[in-house]
Amino acid sequence: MNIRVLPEEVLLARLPVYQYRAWSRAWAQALHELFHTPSLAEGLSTLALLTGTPLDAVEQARASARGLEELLKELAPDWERRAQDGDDRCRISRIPGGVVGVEIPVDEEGLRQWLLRYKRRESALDRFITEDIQLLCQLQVAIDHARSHESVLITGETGTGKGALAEAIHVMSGREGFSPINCTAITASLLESELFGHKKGSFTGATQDKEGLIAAAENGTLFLDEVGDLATEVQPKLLRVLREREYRRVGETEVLRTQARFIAATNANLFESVADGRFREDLLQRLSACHIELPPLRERQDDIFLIAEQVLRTARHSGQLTEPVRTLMNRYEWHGNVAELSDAMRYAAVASRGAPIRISHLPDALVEEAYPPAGTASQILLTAQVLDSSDASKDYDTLPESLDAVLEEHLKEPPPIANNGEVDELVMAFVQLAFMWPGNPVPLTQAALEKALAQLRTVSLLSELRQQLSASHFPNDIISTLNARLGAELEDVKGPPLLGLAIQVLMQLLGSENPDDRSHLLEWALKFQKVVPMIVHLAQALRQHTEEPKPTTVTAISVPPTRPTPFARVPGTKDWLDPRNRPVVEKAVRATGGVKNRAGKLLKLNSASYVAKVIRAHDLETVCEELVQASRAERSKRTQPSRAPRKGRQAPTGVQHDDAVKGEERDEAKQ
Ligand SMILES: Nc1ncnc2c1ncn2[C@@H]1O[C@H](COP(=O)(O)OP(=O)(O)OP(=O)(O)O)[C@@H](O)[C@H]1O
Repeated sequence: MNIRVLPEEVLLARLPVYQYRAWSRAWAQALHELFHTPSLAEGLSTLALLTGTPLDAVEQARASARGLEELLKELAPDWERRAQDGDDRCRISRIPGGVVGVEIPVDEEGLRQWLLRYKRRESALDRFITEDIQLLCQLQVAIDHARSHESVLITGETGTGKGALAEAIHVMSGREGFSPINCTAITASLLESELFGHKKGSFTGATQDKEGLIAAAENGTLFLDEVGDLATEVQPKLLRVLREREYRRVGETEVLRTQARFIAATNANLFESVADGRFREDLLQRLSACHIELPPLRERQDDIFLIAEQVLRTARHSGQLTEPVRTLMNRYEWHGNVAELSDAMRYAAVASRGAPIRISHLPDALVEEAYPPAGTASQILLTAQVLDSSDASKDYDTLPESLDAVLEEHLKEPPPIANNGEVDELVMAFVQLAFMWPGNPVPLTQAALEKALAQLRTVSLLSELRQQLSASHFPNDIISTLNARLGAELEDVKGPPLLGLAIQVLMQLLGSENPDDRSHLLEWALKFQKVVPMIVHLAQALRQHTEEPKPTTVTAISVPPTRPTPFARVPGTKDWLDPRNRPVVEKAVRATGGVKNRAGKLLKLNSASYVAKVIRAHDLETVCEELVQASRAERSKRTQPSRAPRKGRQAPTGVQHDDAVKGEERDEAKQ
């Protein structure tokens, strides 16, 4: 088999341009090390990395090869075998003339590793935390051009590190002084005088001769920040400096020469500015002898966490982020890039006081943008994401807190479900919630569904989903995929996980028309003491705002037109779960000294489900029952001959209303 060194156009077809550039740089270096310098080991490992070939195979091939041609011939059979085995890094190609050859494999991960190694050699770049191949490729360009004399243009959104990179390039260049100037901050005439200097008396206020920054940076670097805002009057003068290395101080005729190195940065699109006539094309060309484009943070998802954890550690925090925070950080756009991320993490480090970072520790603006408090659907989604947090569902004590933070922030005033559009949105939210797909809405394609289903392990959820996804909303192939998956799941029942149950309960509470169904589900749900009560709480909150009869046209979820069954209908729990019995229940809980603190804390949260949770967790059912019975007896004794129960204010059977409880408390106080 013949081998082929990849011609440029082949590489370009296989790699994006920026990677192609880095690959050929690495390849050239590897060959140099293999055949021209004594650093054989480096060359061998680079070749192994770039081609995804085991190091020992490369070593063996190199041992018997005298040149590149021979080395590649030795390696070709191995690459050919890989190509036949379906390794898509290796390809067999037909060369015109009927010759068949094997191309050099291109291993992107290997290239990334090489770039990381390359970056680590430059301590000036240590402050750049990244494992992103796109940024690493840009840093490689910076390293390679740092020691040259040519101008560098760094572009990228605000906060991507343009200023930091300019400084790093200066350090790597070994030049003397670094003189930065922000071209936006000052007027054209002042900028001119700052850059070129001026002669005493050349304008009002020029009380003495002044040397400009260009002169100061004679053996150093002049950094023109925000160069896109450079005043048009100054542009031709700067062009002259770059082109002819000549300039004149303001108010002077003598021509001065300079050897300063220029680095410019901007977050503006200079090509657009050229088209609009705001920036000179020839100046842009001169400035961008070497152009480095820094990618925005949202395109470097892995870097978000690397940087966040580093910033947190610097702020003496463990660097731990809860899953909901990770989800939020992934879906947030980070318009201010690394600078914004660093600020947010420093804030969170203080707010969390050393605890793992939760959503409530992040700056408000960030949370609001990531989760706009829009409609019910987005609230459910948010809750889904919180529930998706593995650490939350494991930790009994912290779960209510994390959910509560979310509920507090987003359920203060849950908007009613007002129209069909919102109901549809809600169904969509259910789908996403069920898929536990963090981040942005999932386009429900067959492929997406299958990928999502691969993450699901819940029979009950799947079955519920199948019900919810009526054929009118989703294409048949999606429904049949779901059915097939359900069948497969049913064969492998291991007990549905809590989350699935919770979601099902929520769906049922909102969707079922049959009150018995709801009671049954509630009872079932209440067996789970960690997640479910919170879901019930959420469902309750939502329910309170869906009391109005729904328009008959609503088909996506049939919202029951009547008032929902109260909690108290749940057999065995009705008395102590009824919110009107709260005072009695609270009393019962407080009466048990051992649980005072925790119960007190939970009770403050003002939710029947919390109370239920406390009661269950501490086996207080009997105490509660007794108290309820006692107060019921007391009440009937008091009301019997003289007072008939007032209409409309009577609690369900066996339930005591506030007046009676208050009366009871007053009696106690008197005694
Ligand atoms: N990859 C990175 N890893 C760690 N810190 C980074 C990274 N990129 C940038 N930073 C840090 O982010 C901060 C902002 O960077 P810098 O001020 O250089 O951005 P900029 O693009 O010049 O912003 P602006 O356009 O607003 O001037 C700096 O503290 C810098 O060290």
